Order: sequence, then structure tokens, then C-alpha cells
Amino acid sequence: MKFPVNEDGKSDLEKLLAACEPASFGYKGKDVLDESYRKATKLDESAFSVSLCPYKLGIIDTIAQMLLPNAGGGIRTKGVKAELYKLNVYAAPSGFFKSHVDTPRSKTQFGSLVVSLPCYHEGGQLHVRHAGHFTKFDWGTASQVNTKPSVHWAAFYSDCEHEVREVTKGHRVTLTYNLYYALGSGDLAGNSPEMDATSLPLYRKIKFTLSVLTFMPEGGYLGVHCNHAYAHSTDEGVMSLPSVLKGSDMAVYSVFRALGLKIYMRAALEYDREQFYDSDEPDLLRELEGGVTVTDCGDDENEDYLSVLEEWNGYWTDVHWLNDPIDANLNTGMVHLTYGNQSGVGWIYTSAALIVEVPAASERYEAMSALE
Ligand SMILES: O=C(O)CCC(=O)C(=O)O
Ligand SMILES: [Fe+2]
Repeated sequence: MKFPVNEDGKSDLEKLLAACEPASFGYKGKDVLDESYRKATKLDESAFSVSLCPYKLGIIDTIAQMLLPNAGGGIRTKGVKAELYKLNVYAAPSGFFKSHVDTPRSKTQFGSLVVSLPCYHEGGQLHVRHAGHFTKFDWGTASQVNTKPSVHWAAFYSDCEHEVREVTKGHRVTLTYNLYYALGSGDLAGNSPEMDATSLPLYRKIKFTLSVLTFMPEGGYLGVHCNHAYAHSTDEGVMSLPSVLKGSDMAVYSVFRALGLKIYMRAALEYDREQFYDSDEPDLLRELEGGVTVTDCGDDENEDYLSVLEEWNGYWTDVHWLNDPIDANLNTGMVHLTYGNQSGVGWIYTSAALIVEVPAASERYEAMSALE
């Protein structure tokens, strides 16, 4: 059958209603039918199929961001899996479901999603309560007078009490989904069997190199400039790293992680080192943070270029770079003045880099031998 169903559309619903059975609810570990507690009918998920997909509609992405706000943050990003559970019909004159919490179907279930299909009804408001807060979702046709028939939804945590008020007209048809934590894409690094870093050729090479005692005997930092572009100097861009590392960058990140090494994402300031220092001078790094540094500090042949660079507030570190930065991936890191016979404005760019802490050879030898 097709939705939307309007006020005169009861005959469209007949087949669906005929296929439905009374809906039970869980009480003390048993499924109970009791019309004084719940008056509704149901189809089990195995008894129907539906073309609506909450993933395609962006509902699951929204839930991931709203209900699991760590998603998109650090490396422990969680994703959300929604599993279709039932189709329910709450019919007039008095379909309802008294206040309850949903029974978790597994340890990873954190909530429920209700999707209301566009079908003429009035009443049947969903009330959700938690810790003194109360939210009402009214998807009845009368409350949507100026809008086209549309799908409505609500998602809530498992510990929220909720109830469906009496349906006074028509049929309230809903799909319910159980919501589970799932590994999100940010968990790719080191957690996904599809991305087993130890099977990458780079893993063996780096592992071998690190087990050589004459390689960086005192330890130090290895640096890899990212191969892909990231908005590493905007707030949003910084929030999403390292979760959104792409292709080879994620591979490199995962390899060093699989080797048990500490990895930092840093912005490296690009400046013409040879002009002022010999090339063994340390690099200027900064934690990723949003924004471009703007300074009215300037440089000319008499002024120390250092004073301009230091406006960026980074720190100096010796880094052994494994590659060169890629021009196309640079972000503007600092805008400063230039003095001379004509004043002007100069830009200094930054590149997003993976900085890997390499322990001294004597410390890492055992760790490397213990790895596969
Ligand atoms: O239909 C609704 O809005 C909520 C249904 C419900 O609470 C349930 O099926 O457990
Ligand atoms: Fe429920």
C-alpha cells in the first residue's frame, strides 16, 4: 500500500489492518496483552517490508549527532545502527499506550526511534519524559494544517519514559526501530577488520626500520605531511580530525597506531627556513586549532623574522620528515605585514601533519619484537 492516506482513505488501509495482530508489551519478562495498558495492533518486522529508509532520509545521521554527541569528535567515534522492530497501528476511537520504558534488546541498545507515516489521524501524541523534562510530539493531521503530509519521527534514550495518548480519529501508523551503538567510520583506525593496518606493506617496512638500533637511536619525532586536504584551521575541521583522515593518511595513521606509537596531529608552519636558518633548524608546530593568526608584526631585512613567526604561538621541535608538504593541501596559517620600500601583506601557510613519537631504540626494541 501507499502513503499518504487521507481522511477518506480508510479502504486503502483495510488490507494492512487485516494483517495486523493485537500488540503486546513486555511486563516482568513476559509479553502481555492488556487493552487497559496498550490498545494497538502490530506487524512484526518479518511480516512486512517498507521502502522508507531512515538512513537515506538522514534520520540516522541526525540521531548520531544529537544522541551521541561524541560522534565526529575523537577517535572513539560511535555510529548508530537502526533495526526495524514493528509496524504499529493505533486506531480511533481509543488506541493508546500507557507510560513505559522500552525493553532493551541488547547491551548496545541505547534508544528507540519512532517514525510516523503520513496517515490521517488526530490525537495519539507521543509524550516523552526524563528527569523532569517533558516533550510532546503531535503528529496528528489537525496539528499540521499548513504542511503537506509528511513523515515525522522522534528518537529517545532507553531511560526515557514515554506514552502514546489516545487516538481520537483515524489511524496512527508508525514504524519503530531499536537503536544500537555501532562502530562509526571514525573507529576505522585500528578497530575495523576491513582496515587491518598490519596487513599493509608499510607496516612491515616501518616495523623493520624501528627495530634497527641505529635508526633514531635517541628517539624523536617522525613527521608525515598529509596527502589530502583538510580544513585543519577551521573549528569544524579540527573537530573532525583524525576521524575523517582520508585514504593513505588514514592508512599511515593506522600503521603507526598498530605499532603502538603515539601520534599527534599538528599544523606545521611553512616558512622559508633556508633564508634564515640552516635546514637543520627545528620546525614550528602547533596543536590543531581553528582560525588564522593575524598580526601586525612585520618583517624586513633588519627585523628578526623570528618575531613574526613567534606570533603564531607554536612550539619548536625537531622533526624528521618522511615527505614534503603538498602545496594544494596548505591552509592559511598566518597573515602578517611586510615592510620595505613598499609595505604589504604576507601569508604563511600551514600543513596538517601526523607527528609520531619514536621512543629511543633501546626502549622500542622489545615492543617491536613483541609485535607480529
Ligand atoms: O508510537 C509511538 O510513538 C511509541 C511507541 C512505543 O512506545 C513502543 O512501541 O514501544
Ligand atoms: Fe515504547
